Amino acid sequence: MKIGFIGVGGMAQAIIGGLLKAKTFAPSDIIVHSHRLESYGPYAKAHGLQTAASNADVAAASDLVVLAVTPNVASDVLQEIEAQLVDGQKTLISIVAGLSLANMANVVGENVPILRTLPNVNVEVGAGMTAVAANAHLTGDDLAAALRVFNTIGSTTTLAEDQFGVFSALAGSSPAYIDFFIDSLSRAGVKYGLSKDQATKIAAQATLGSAKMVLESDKIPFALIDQVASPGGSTVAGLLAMEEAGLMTAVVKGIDATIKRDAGGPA
Ligand SMILES: NC(=O)C1=CN([C@@H]2O[C@H](COP(=O)(O)OP(=O)(O)OC[C@H]3O[C@@H](n4cnc5c(N)ncnc54)[C@H](OP(=O)(O)O)[C@@H]3O)[C@@H](O)[C@H]2O)C=CC1
Ligand SMILES: O=C(O)[C@@H]1CCC=N1
Repeated sequence: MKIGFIGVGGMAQAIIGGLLKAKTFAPSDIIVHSHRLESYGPYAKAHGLQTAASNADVAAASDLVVLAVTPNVASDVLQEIEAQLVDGQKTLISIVAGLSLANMANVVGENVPILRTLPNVNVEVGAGMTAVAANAHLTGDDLAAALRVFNTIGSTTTLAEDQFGVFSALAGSSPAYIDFFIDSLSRAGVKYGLSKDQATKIAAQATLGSAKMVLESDKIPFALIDQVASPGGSTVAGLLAMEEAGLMTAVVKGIDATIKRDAGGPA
């Protein structure tokens, strides 16, 4: 089975990195092409991937065709590969935020099996969170093959398309927000004399462990907060100071802005 990537930017490289680490595909079964040879050529060489001379050549050589370009060029790129997809023998996988199954089918044809996905950057370390929605033509072994791509590099969840906007904010964009939180925690450590490197490792491990506790214990986050905040102790003092500065409101406002922009609102 061959997988081809059209667009080899940050997100495609995160997926490819995860797939190589998980050994889901051999490097020689991964084909790439993007806008500029100077951008995808050295990357392909460094990882032993195949290159194709055009977007259409990627589609011709692949069983799974991953659309990983920016949203503004997605429609033009789909037109370039329509002839390779129209007979319905290959599966189109899109990672493009905001691009619906119907819009893709309008360009490549109604019979093409399509998986709309929204992965997050954590696929690179096998800890991704990916939303998936398949069209009616993607079934059986073909659906399993497309889902396997994302199941081997993290968790997947099937989602109605009208929920992709909120998912994109909560899982697609949130690694940036969580990294912002980790950096803030680390900077506070630096304020009190820790080195940035040590403070970042401490903050990141505390974040990782807290996420594991939420996922693996049967407690909701508020119960875990209570478990940490000893009566009359330091944690409750910190929590109240953070809330006075509006932590929860700041997070929800950030998600509001993310969803608004994803839906086509102004930057
Ligand atoms: N970053 C993230 O965390 C996430 C991103 N996404 C989605 O992934 C997609 C890619 O995002 P991201 O990787 O961040 O963006 P990047 O800007 O890093 O990558 C965009 C890629 O598209 C390529 N490209 C542009 N025009 C063309 C074209 N005409 N033909 C072929 N390739 C082209 C670029 O090529 P070149 O470099 O050669 O110019 C580049 O490789 C977006 O649609 C985004 O919505 C989804 C979930 C998470
Ligand atoms: O910033 C973006 O537009 C994309 C969508 C989700 C994560 N990155």
